[in-house]
Amino acid sequence: MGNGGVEEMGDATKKESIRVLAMQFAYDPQAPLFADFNLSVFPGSRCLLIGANGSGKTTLLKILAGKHMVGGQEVVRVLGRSVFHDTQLVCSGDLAYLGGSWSKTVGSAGEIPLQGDFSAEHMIFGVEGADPVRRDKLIDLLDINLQWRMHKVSDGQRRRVQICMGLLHPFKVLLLDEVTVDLDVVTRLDFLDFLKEECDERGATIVYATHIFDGLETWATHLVYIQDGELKRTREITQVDELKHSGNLHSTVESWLRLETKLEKKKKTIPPTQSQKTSPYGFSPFSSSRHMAYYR
Ligand SMILES: Nc1ncnc2c1ncn2[C@@H]1O[C@H](COP(=O)(O)OP(=O)(O)OP(=O)(O)O)[C@@H](O)[C@H]1O
Repeated sequence: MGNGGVEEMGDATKKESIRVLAMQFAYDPQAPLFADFNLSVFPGSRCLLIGANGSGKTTLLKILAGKHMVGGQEVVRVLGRSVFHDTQLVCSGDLAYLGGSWSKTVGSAGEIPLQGDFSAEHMIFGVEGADPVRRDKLIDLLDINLQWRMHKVSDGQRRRVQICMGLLHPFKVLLLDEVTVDLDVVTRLDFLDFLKEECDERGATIVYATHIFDGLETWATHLVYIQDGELKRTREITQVDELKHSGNLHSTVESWLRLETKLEKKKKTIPPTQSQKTSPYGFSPFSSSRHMAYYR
């Protein structure tokens, strides 16, 4: 923590895997989602990204994955590189993003649909440059039947193939957006163990946005809690007081969200000042196109 207002996650003696500095981003220039967002994440960290619906988790992960452009690219760096411009980061497999959609960007091949009449084998073995040992390990771990036809499998089975394809290359940074929601309990826990190993043994970095906290107390190294695009809490998980007392991440997050709702309700009952009427964020709305959203 600290360092000129930049929130730091992990071993600060190492070079950051992710650095976000004074980031601004707006879907709507009149209501910026991120106004001055700072975050540093170091190798080996497993950060849980937590927040209410609409708080900005997916948007942040997409920005970190280079899918949204933000003003001044020097402020969002992954592995020291500008994510939006440096497409090699994703193509090389160093930066992996697994999100909610049923498609996965695989190198320069673009978006490959996971619902066509293809076999799981065709999909998985179609990813070039994969290490066969790692591939076999993932197929085994995710209990994938290579004969599955992608247009006939269940959501959970399709998700397993998506995860397998996304992890075939030994990523350095992995961004996960609620991808375990369709997995059965055993597959989810085995998958989380695999990811833990990747961080402990290779120094990989993971940022994982989720609303499901089962088993994550001992998995995560850090918590990053955001509210309406604002970073509210960043802590090593062992330093979270509420968690020390309850030992339960679910109830800890529940208490934060309930407090947030309460404060929001309270705020709505107080009449806004003149400056707040001009801008809900207390500063001029962004007018420059530099702050507008660009999508991939
Ligand atoms: N493409 C878009 N265009 C305009 N506004 C958007 C777009 N995507 C998201 N938003 C808005 O940005 C805010 C943050 O959305 P985001 O999806 O990042 O939240 P989230 O924390 O991931 O939510 P959830 O927990 O529901 O997945 C929300 O208010 C949402 O309405």
